[in-house]
Amino acid sequence: MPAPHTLDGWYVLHDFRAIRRQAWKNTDPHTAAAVLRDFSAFAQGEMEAQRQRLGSFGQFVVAGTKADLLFVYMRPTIGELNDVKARFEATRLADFTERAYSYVSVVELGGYLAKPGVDIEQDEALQLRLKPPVPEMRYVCFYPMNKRRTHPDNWYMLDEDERRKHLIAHGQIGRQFAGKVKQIISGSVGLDDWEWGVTLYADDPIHFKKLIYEMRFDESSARFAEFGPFYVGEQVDVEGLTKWMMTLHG
Ligand code: VOV
Repeated sequence: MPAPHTLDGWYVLHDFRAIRRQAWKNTDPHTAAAVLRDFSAFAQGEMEAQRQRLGSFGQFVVAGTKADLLFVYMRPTIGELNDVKARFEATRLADFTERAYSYVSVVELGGYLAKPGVDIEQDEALQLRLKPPVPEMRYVCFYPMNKRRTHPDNWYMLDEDERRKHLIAHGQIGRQFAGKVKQIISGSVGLDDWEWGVTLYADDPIHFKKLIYEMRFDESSARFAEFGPFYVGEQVDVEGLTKWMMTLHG
């Protein structure tokens, strides 16, 4: 059976960090402020790169205790993602963090519902979906997932029409959340431990729960999906991150 055609856009790094609390609290307030000023310069550089459409950037305070901060970066190549990683590691703030989790993937659009005869390079809407800026929505939800490969629910043994039928039903549920939840699906077969990264954005996090719960009852999730850990966070600007870090500093 041939693999479905996919369109692949920018590479994505989800970088989850935990703050080294004791080290951070032990810094004097002047040093802490200087560390955050230095980091703001890095974040502003990333935001400028997003404005210039060279990549994407988002920073989030993570809810719960799996991590404290999430940085989402997108770039046209893995090499450029590695450069961003090195620049983050060069900041003074990085010394006060530990790695909590990371995920490498590439923005993916499936070919199941593609219109024939579209010139991908010229189609602006398609280009924006393949190289998306981080949406200006307040909350993020990230989780990795697989499609099941165990008999009788082996997604990869279904014929194409059946997979298309499932994804049409899946898309119909998704569309009920138009304007409330924006999804960026990134493929990670061969890149990371799961097959896709799902990154959802919303202004009200209850819509994550409602959408995902709704999808659980749809066959494409109920029969065929397996999920990794879920992370939820609140998007912050430079001031928001500084304020949160200073609250943590005490
Ligand atoms: C915000 C809502 C939303 C909307 C509108 C939406 C629509 C669509 C459409 C139309 C298509 C098919 C594209 C193609 O292939 O042409 C997809 C495809 C996909 N989706 Fe989706 N999805 C959403 C949301 C959405 C969620 C919440 C999840 C997680 C699943 C869950 O249970 O937690 C998800 C997963 C995926 C995946 C893994 C794929 C790729 C499957 C493959 O095998 O390739 N997705 N998705």
